[in-house]
Amino acid sequence: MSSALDGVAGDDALAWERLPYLAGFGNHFSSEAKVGALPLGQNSPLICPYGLYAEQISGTSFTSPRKLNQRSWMYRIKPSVTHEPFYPRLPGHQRLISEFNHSTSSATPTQLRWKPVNDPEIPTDFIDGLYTVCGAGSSFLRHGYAIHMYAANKSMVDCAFCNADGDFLIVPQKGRLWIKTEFGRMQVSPGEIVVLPQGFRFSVHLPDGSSRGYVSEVFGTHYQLPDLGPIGANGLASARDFLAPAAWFDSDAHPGYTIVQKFGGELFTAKQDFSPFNVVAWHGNYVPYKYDLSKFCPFNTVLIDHGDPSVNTVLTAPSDKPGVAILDFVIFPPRWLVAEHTFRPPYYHRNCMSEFMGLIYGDYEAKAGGFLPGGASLHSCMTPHGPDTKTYEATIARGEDAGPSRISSTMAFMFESCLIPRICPWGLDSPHLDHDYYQCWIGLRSHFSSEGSEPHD
Ligand SMILES: O=C(O)Cc1cc(O)ccc1O
Ligand SMILES: [Fe+2]
Repeated sequence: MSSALDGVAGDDALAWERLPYLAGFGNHFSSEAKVGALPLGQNSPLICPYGLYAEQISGTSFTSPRKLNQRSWMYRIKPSVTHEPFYPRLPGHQRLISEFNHSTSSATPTQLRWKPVNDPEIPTDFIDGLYTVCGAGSSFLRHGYAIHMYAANKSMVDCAFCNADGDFLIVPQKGRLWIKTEFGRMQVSPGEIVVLPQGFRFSVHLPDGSSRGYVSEVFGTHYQLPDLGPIGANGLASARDFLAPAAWFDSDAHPGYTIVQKFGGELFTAKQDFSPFNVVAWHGNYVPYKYDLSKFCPFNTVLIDHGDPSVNTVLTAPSDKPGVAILDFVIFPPRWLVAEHTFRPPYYHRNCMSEFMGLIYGDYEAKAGGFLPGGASLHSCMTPHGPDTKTYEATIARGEDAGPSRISSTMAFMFESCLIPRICPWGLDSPHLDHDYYQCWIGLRSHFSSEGSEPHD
């Protein structure tokens, strides 16, 4: 082990609570778990310090413009290539999809809502606990996204996952994740998110047992901080609150270590006799990172009308069209509502973008019931939606004189995409699908009066 804090068995809670991190977003970081392990002045010396192997991981093409280019260098005990061949993982895992077409998934404009899933009945690790709900495009064509959810109760042991298809953004809803990566370790609790970019190997330990959450995956693009436009130079998610791991390594023998590689949505395994977490030092700007959503600095209405939710964008994975995202990650955090003579909840709307929502804790401001922590909803391109009847009626009943009110103890989020999602079998066949979802709006009555005097009785 690299230090007394290692606790590689994965159960040393204090060590995981007190892990060191490197702060910043998009930085060119350097980190060494042994002083002098990073070569000086070059990336690939003939002999690296401590006899380490140099290995690059590229997250963008070699020739991507400098401002977009992402790559890192690792100095490791053995290079990643030291493994037996990849074979399809058996038994096959049918629940992950990364090509969205007629044979894998269905189209529907219906408003969809899912109840939270129960804990798995059999021991299930993070990999086996993942299932795809919806998505669009193709990992092979490097364009699109997938939305997965997970429910797991078992830690990964001597096994690492590697997603060759895209970047994972994980939103834990229940249970902490202790994640080993090639760049170091991260504790990620509900209320935090973690991004594991394409190609990084990682292993998930579940210190709290039963765990569940949401995962968005983007193909051919990476998450970045949104422009702030007229907001100015500060606000929303601040670069300094993003945390990358500090170098840490495992030099123990691990006969029978398994790498599970997701490639085109299918899973392959390869055996090796060492841990992939054998990187003694690294540098670069292609890194895993986490972010605590409570650090978000929201901007909102201070006089009239409900602003568009884009004002609460934490991260965006852009398409090639300016202002159009393959996937935005947007949150609805605690905040004050102060607008005057305004319908304060989200407006009724239809959107050319598609909106997948999840709830980490609390209640969502547009739904008085039915949208539960751990549940999800999907309102696709141009599908009408908005506050349910109870929320509408309660808002109107409060009247014009509603003073400042605080939305507290809640954290909902949205994955919003310009690409229309197709729904995977789990999403439509699931017993968790709420077939009565549409009922939440059916009670909205007409208050129309041709006299034009009293809009509501
Ligand atoms: O539909 C939703 O609940 C998400 C949403 C929230 C909001 O405040 C404004 C628009 C919007 O789509
Ligand atoms: Fe919406």
